[in-house]
Amino acid sequence: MRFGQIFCLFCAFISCSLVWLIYHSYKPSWFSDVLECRATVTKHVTLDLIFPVGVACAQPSVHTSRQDVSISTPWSAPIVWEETFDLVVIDNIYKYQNITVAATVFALGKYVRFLKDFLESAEQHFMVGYPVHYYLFTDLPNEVPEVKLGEERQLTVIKTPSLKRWQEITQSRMGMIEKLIEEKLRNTIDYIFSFDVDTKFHAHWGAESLGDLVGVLHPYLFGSSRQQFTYERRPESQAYIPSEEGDYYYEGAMIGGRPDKVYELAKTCRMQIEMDKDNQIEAVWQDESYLNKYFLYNKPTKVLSPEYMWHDEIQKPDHMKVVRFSQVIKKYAEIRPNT
Ligand SMILES: CC(=O)N[C@H]1[C@@H](OP(=O)(O)OP(=O)(O)OC[C@H]2O[C@@H](n3ccc(=O)[nH]c3=O)[C@H](O)[C@@H]2O)O[C@H](CO)[C@H](O)[C@@H]1O
Ligand SMILES: [Mn+2]
Repeated sequence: MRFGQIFCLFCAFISCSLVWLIYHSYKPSWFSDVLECRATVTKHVTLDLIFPVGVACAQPSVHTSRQDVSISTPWSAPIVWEETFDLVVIDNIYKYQNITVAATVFALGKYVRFLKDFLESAEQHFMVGYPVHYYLFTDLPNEVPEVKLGEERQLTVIKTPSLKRWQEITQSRMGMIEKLIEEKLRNTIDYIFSFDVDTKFHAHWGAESLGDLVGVLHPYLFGSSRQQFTYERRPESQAYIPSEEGDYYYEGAMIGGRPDKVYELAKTCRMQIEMDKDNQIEAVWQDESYLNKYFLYNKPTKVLSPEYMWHDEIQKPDHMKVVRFSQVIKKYAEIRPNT
């Protein structure tokens, strides 16, 4: 063999070895990203709404199913009310996708007293028939009650440092959700919900609530004008919304969606909370204010009606055919670490 050929062969050998080395042992970040990306695509369920052949279900009406309430936002996201969905159809779509759902809940200090009712009622009504993994953040792991969980349902307790101010506790949830998704959930679950713990499920909350980014309407401010919404109105705050803007007032006690979407939401709110803290400002309704700002400029793809977030002290108007979930009545002075 001539010298030139030997040299070419040598170069080819060195190049192949280099590629092999980079791929198998060194794995720089862009390589891992490519690999992770592949893993994400294969692990996640299809976004197509596949319906099994031969399942009988009622024919959908071409007329609106509810005359008394709006069932769609101006950006065409559904607003979910009783009588706007058919569970036979919904469950036939999502059961076959083998979805897994994470639910985060935070119980620090005296709020551990709400855990029993929250978990027991969730076992009766929340995503029944679907695998659910609760992630419970608490500074008092020994006080977590024993609750019998159904098949394919599990609970992980995450020890969390205590905080002195309730405002910081409620706001700190955004950062904890962000971290949990980043470190654990991003590629292992399909949907995530986060709930206030001083709550109780009363009736079905199922797969009709699933969406890429899900918010819930506040029962007190449902039907109010945007000027009446209790948005943050100080321009110095990152949560600021001008009086001529605003769609709905969303309640801070629930957020949901696909993990990547909820991650972006939590991260953005956490960063804005930190920026305000650096400037010695705290939004009027803490995390709820940042959430409302986020949803104004990143529209939720599904909006849950107040059926999914009632307050025990409000009387039920006629358009509320069912209360699925509610905030229980509590004595703030008795349970919060500060006033
Ligand atoms: C129903 C509703 O609108 N809820 C929102 C509202 O007030 P809430 O009065 O519902 O706030 P809250 O006192 O329930 O606090 C929110 C959550 O933080 C956790 N927590 C709070 C204090 C504490 O000592 N230990 C503890 O674990 C717990 O999970 C609780 O459910 O406004 C808050 C911010 O001001 C949050 O946006 C709430 O989601
Ligand atoms: Mn609450």
